[in-house]
Amino acid sequence: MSTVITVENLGKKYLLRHQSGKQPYVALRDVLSDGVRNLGRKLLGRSNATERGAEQEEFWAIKDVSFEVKQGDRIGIIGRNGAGKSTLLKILSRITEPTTGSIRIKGRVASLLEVGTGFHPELTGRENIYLNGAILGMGRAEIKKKFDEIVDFAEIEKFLDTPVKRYSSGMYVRLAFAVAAHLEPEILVVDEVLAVGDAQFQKKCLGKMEDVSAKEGRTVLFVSHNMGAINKLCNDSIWIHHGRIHGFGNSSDVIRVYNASVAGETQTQLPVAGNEFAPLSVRSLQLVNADNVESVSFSCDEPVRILMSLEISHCIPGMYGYVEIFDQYGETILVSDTFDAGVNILEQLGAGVHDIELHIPPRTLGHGEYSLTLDFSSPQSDRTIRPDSTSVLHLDRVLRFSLDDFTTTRGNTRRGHLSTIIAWKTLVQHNS
Ligand SMILES: Nc1ncnc2c1ncn2[C@@H]1O[C@H](COP(=O)(O)OP(=O)(O)OP(=O)(O)O)[C@@H](O)[C@H]1O
Repeated sequence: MSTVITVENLGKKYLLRHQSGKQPYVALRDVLSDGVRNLGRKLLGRSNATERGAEQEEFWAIKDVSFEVKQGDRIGIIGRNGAGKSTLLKILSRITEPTTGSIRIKGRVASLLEVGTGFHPELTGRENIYLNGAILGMGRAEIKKKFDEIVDFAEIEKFLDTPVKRYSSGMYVRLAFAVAAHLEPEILVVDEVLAVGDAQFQKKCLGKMEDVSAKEGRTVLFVSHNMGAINKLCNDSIWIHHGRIHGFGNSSDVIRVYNASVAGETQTQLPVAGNEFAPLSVRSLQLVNADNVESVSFSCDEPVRILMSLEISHCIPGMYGYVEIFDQYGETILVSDTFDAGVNILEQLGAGVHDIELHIPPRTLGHGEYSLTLDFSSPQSDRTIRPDSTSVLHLDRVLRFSLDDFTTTRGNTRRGHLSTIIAWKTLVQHNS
């Protein structure tokens, strides 16, 4: 297959301004010390420019990035928050100019980046479809042929003649994805925005991306924090760490090493900052074993105990909590909520600090690496805290841990998501 994207020594530098506090007056002493500091920087060849009260610092969002992508490849781009993933996609989509290096792209690129880019807010959904097609260099007749498919996929028929500025973020993303995927670009670039849509729509989009690549030979670049989705969709993945490529290869290999590295950075006990407006805050959250010892690695034969200290300032009726446990590919393995005890235990707690234990019995989860998300939601939550959801506190993948199964089957580690030992019994012996 031919190379469709070539990136060489790409870098993007931003200038960050730090305000170093208000200066009520400028003393001669300050002028002299600034002068000496600036002279010292010039002599040392450092590029920080200092003004009174403000300082500029160079910051490389991505640096020395080089790679090639072949036609029909589906490439995942992974990395921690702020690693530089979106910056890379913006440069590839020609939204941002690189500071150094070059990119060569064969073919038209359609991108779905942050919500709010790509569409004209005053124009209707219908008008934006035509506008985007024209930007991609398609004729009116060509766009018309694709129009119904786009509308069907996005499921927004009723709102086609409404200006997109009135769309919810979910509707906006539906239309934006449908446009990008159906207008037959050679290269489709999709950032995390899909997470705005509901789970079913996300699944539909992943299926569509797979189709445009496998059936139509188009190239897909996909940024996501959902390792399950990346692993399913992308043959190869690029791991970006502090703006540089840290790994590039087969997706499941890159994801495995990335997850191991993230797990190494995560503490078992996490003091979680409270939001002063939130009805509750998590003071601490930790994993301990049967002996009350903090741990991130457990045997399948021991319980995994999740201990949290929860501070409730005021109860919202109907408020509940849940934990969700994911495997190393981001697939949900287990969800447990505060109704599991038969009643919603959260509603029975008054204001104050409460220590709570969640006990996962031995021989529940199988050998593997896991992460845990904690969420507290309320149907009547104050939408000013999180306007887009009913969640009043959401701690995404806040703890990571692993389980080892030392019982073996045929000399190998037992595979699978469960470590339950199943009873095998001979009931009757039939003599022939
Ligand atoms: N316009 C800008 N000016 C200054 N700094 C910026 C600008 N855009 C991005 N950055 C910084 O560049 C770094 C990389 O940002 P980028 O959005 O590319 O990261 P990311 O990997 O996509 O993160 P996330 O997963 O959180 O979306 C961050 O530290 C960010 O603060």
